[in-house]
Amino acid sequence: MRPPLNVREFEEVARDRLHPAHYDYFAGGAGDETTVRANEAAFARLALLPRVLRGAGEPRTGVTLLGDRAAMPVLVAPTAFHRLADPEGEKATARAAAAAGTIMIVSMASTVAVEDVATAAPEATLWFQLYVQPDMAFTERIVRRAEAAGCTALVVTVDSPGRGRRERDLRNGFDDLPEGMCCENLRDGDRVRPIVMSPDISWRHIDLLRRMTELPVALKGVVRPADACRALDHGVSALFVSNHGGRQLDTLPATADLLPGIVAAVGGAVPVLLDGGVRRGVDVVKAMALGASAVAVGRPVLWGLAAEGERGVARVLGLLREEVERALVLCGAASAHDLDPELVRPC
Ligand SMILES: Cc1cc2nc3c(=O)[nH]c(=O)nc-3n(C[C@H](O)[C@H](O)[C@H](O)COP(=O)(O)O)c2cc1C
Ligand SMILES: CC(C)CC(=O)C(=O)O
Repeated sequence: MRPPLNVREFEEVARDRLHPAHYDYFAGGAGDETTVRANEAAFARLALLPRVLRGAGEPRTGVTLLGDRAAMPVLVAPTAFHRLADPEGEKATARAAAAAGTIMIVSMASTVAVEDVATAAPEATLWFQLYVQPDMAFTERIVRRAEAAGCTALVVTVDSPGRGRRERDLRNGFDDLPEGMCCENLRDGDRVRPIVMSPDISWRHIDLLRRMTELPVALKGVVRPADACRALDHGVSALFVSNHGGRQLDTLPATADLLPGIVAAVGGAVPVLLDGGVRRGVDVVKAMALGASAVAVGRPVLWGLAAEGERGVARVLGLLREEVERALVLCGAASAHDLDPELVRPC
């Protein structure tokens, strides 16, 4: 069989290899999946207007985020349950991220403990994604584990005061991990706690977290400019414009459409990242032209992992990097920083 040439082809291979209920869990979203589709469609609606004769030379794709260097402006978004895609699970993903020189955000709902992810990929730069648990003593134990494992930032997901209704999962009866797998970061003594998505979590908890740890705290899931400004008042170090890949509240706008408003509100005070619908290098360039400091990819990494394990993730990240480089060259840009909103226009 011909090797997949792009993220979409990786998805086809992954779909063939995965249990249908697991494919649906990865691919699906909330409600009518309006937002899932909108994320990709928004990038397709933006056209690129390259500059000519710039003599820009070979492009540089590296970025520095919260003090960590990444060789490309594409991070691994936090996604749950990697062992559904490959027996090595998050260990394979972390090794591939390290090989690609990028940052992996380990999900709190990973099926390999964060300590074991770090041990398996000592070269990897890991950030840890957290759902603040209402039991703050338990939250603190998780934070301490992430710190001790060497994670260098906390990414707090704030779009989940409850669970999105995912009808594919309901139809498939997919409501738990198979025997022998669990959310290893939720172990607490001799039990594994369920993840609580609580409507009681508020800005007060962000203040508590900031006092709890020296790690920089990023918020993932901010979609309103006013909330972005509020986040700055609470000492947050970075923001992710994210609608959770359309998996929480359906009918949120596409992240590419939300990005300019958040970038304007933040005014360069902290890095703004975007996730949702990034499938091509040109999508990365469009997001960065609109002011993102970097992007993160969720499903593309899962497609690589399901298709070919660690090698598949490395291939997906490598393809995206090559596509970003090519897009920068063709836009006449010397680096990902050499982009501005005039490069894109609605089509
Ligand atoms: C299967 C799956 C599991 C996810 N698990 C988490 C998670 O544990 N924590 C989190 O903050 N976001 C989670 N997300 C959301 C991603 O971090 C990210 O926002 C989203 O996937 C970006 O969209 P994309 O898949 O189009 O790249 C998950 C997404 C998928 C597809
Ligand atoms: C286990 C879930 C909490 C992971 C998640 O955030 C998701 O499936 O979108």
